[in-house]
Amino acid sequence: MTLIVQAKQRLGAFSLDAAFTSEGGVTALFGRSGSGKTSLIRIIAGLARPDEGRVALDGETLTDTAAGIFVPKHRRRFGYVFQEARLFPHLSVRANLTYGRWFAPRAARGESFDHIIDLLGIETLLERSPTKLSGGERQRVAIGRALLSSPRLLLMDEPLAALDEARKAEILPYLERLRDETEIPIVYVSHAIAEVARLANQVVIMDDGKVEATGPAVDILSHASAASDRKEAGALLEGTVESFDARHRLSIVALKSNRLHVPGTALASGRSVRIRIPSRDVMLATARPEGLSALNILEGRIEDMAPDDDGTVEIRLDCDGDTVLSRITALSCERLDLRPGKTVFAIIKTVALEG
Ligand SMILES: Nc1ncnc2c1ncn2[C@@H]1O[C@H](COP(=O)(O)OP(=O)(O)OP(=O)(O)O)[C@@H](O)[C@H]1O
Repeated sequence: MTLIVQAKQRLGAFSLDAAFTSEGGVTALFGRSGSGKTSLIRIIAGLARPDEGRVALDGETLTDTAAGIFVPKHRRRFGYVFQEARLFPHLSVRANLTYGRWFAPRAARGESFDHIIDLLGIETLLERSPTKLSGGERQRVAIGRALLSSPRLLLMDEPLAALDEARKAEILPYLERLRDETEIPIVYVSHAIAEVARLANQVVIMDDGKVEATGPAVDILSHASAASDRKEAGALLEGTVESFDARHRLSIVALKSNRLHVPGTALASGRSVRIRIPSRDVMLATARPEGLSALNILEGRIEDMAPDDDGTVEIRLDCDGDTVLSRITALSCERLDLRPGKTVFAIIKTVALEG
């Protein structure tokens, strides 16, 4: 699967000029409010025509302003999931789901009804009215409806933004299953870094209508500038669960060269996980500390130091192939005489498992 997107569009005072290519999986369009994510997804969907640009999926041109091509939205066979589930209140969940099927060409009906119901865990909701569902349940039904139209591409615009944290946590595993168990490529708009860190294979960072950076999620999200909110900045690492220490409720996760102790639920050995280490939760020491409660202390070399105007410095460490970010004060930097190339020890206070 290859999706090519190039678009220029003027919208009042705002100007969009963005391009990216996706090779499948989940591609997240990530950026602060007003950066142009929705405008770009609308162009991909065929809901808007760019002033100049091209959209092509697997060699089929859907929009090409130079060649005068514009395939209308309903002929693109894309599924669309919005922030608010737009279900028909007078129809049952089942009828809402099968409604999506009407748009699927018979030959293209790939995923079976039963498989999708199972994938999204909505079997027990089928005879209910959408008005009697929670926000998370409604959104799962909306995703099911989009999937049943056998989309070639699923476009999701902030599908979790209207939900509270508990509902988000409830729905995220279903989105992961969607990513892992179907072949449908997904373009996913979000401004929540935790969501993107958990789901995305590829990230396109948008800022003021432009693509600021694009690449594999693990590379892109480990740059401080990826976080629109500094509090959220941190490194994203991929690892494999080695074992679970039941007595202390800790998973041992192997990274490229290091091992981390991750508190929380039991995870199956061999499972791939993503781990996020917020940079504000990483302290640095110039000698290996002893007598500390922190379980995770990694040795690394300072690769880069980026001072900010608020008196803090974002420091990037290479811990034998595993990248860790730390944000400390400029004063601490001076006192420890930190500079690129120096060996330090990163004391990691929290390690969050992203699933
Ligand atoms: N039809 C329009 N006319 C004029 N300005 C527009 C129009 N549509 C969008 N804009 C402006 O374009 C900018 C980008 O909007 P867009 O909705 O694409 O951003 P976004 O990144 O999706 O933001 P959010 O996360 O808040 O949804 C905003 O400044 C918006 O006000």
